[in-house]
Amino acid sequence: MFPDVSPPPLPARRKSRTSSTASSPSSSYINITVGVRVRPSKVPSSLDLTSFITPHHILMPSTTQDVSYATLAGPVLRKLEQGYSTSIVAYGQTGSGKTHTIFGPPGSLRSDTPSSWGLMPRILSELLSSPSNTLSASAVEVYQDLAYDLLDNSSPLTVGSKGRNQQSVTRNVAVAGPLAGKQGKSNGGAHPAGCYCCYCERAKMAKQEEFKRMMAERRGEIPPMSKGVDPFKARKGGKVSPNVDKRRTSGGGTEYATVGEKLRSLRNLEDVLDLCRTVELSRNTASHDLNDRSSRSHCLVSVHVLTSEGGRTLRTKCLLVDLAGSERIAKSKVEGVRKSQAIEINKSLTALGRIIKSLSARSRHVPYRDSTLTMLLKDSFSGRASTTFVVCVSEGEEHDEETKRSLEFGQRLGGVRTNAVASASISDNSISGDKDAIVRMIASMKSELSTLDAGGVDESATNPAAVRKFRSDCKRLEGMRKRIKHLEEVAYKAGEGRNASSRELAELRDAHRRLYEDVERVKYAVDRTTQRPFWREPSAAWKRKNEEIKGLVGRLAMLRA
Ligand SMILES: Nc1ncnc2c1ncn2[C@@H]1O[C@H](COP(=O)(O)OP(=O)(O)OP(=O)(O)O)[C@@H](O)[C@H]1O
Repeated sequence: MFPDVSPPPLPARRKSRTSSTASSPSSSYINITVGVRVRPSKVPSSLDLTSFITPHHILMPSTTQDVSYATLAGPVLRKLEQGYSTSIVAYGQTGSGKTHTIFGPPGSLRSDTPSSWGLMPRILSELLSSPSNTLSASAVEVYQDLAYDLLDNSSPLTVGSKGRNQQSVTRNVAVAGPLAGKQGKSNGGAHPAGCYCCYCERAKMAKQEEFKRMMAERRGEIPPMSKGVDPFKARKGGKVSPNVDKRRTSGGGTEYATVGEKLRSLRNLEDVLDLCRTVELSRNTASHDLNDRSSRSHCLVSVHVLTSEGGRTLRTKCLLVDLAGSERIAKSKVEGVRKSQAIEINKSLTALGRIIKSLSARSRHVPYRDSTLTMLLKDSFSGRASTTFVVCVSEGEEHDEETKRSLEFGQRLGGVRTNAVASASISDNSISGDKDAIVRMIASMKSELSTLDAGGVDESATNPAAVRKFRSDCKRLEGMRKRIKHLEEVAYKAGEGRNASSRELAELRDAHRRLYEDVERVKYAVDRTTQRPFWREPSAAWKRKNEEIKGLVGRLAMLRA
């Protein structure tokens, strides 16, 4: 049986978040905190938890969401108050309760069911309850080792060398018929070498664009790129830095790291619940033998907290991660697409396991770049964060094998130390000075942007009727997206949870997918009569400038909200 360990009470919140310690950065090596949460089952297990691990917290099957929050989130909120960036990561076998712990049970993200909420809505509403805090959040999904922005209609993001090119290949290219199984150099090896299809042409153009940019950078004609093509290759003192676009605060500390995803500001409880629902609904889910609403992707929500008190300002970040669950395919009995999803999930979790192994063995090389997930989690391990892992296990005897593995993983985690550094707080004067400077900078960058090549439909490349049709298709696509979002919300509020899919919703999703594929195909098609591509990608300079503007606008929104 599992031992009964009663959780500690929720630590008292400090009165002031901007303390003297917060105004000067302090650093300390701290171990990753490991909590184990046991999901109830009809057939209890005979496994003894303590023989594997000495976790900091054990949450028994009878533990309520209130107690889980008090135990796991209390220390995290205290660390945030002290100026540390924090991470909470839920890990475990499929169906063991990770989503339940982070978000809550299906259909619970409503204002009238606060007792069922998971850690995320509770932490966010707790942070919002302080009038000196300003919050904004972003959400990234890692699906099949590629990143998508959950707050921007799942648009593709570039992380390391894994980016838009691969995403377009994965999503749009179905290699069938005579091409099936053939390996070539074009299009990531999906098509034979020398293929002239629109996807291969597009991949070639992207490569040429990248080569031109690299040469211009070497000649010193443009500044080194910090983001867009490979943000991990931004150079620092001659070494390749694996850090994602790190923005600097006026105080000199790192503000936050992003991969270009959208930031949404959170002003009230409705915004918080809307964010949680959007993230939960937009994720890839599927049903299998072990969980009828299994998450097929990893989800990372970053919450940026700006605290202004007594003329000082402090910036911190809280990262909440709901990992996809590891699964034995023989047990979940998945096939086809779900099987390949499971293989990818297991691969990325294996990469995470390698990171933990290297860190606990204090190896000099830690293979963060092995997967998108590990690149995005780098700051939680080697960065300046204080990290908590919730290892979720299922109590049933049939899960003993997976439970043992999860607990062994937790044991290794317990030996990993991070170098947590508290952010320096900065005075409000410098922030307001920043605001004006940022507004001026945005205006001048926008006028520069208008002089650069923004790409888009090349009207001279094809006939006006085709351009009109393309534009109306894009408009229809946008309308469909809005309608899908609305129907998902309605179904969710009706309490049907993430699986809710009315007939209209299913048909609409299908029509949306087909139209999206059509639009993408037309975009990159070469017009037969003019032999010119229909769509021109924006120039590398335009993309870079646009990303910089987006970053500044997000920063300004945080300062103003
Ligand atoms: N501690 C708990 N108490 C009650 N029900 C729970 C608990 N943990 C999980 N459940 C329920 O078990 C089911 C599966 O949980 P959940 O979807 O959170 O698993 P998961 O680990 O996220 O799975 P996957 O990795 O496949 O997404 C849900 O219906 C959830 O509400």
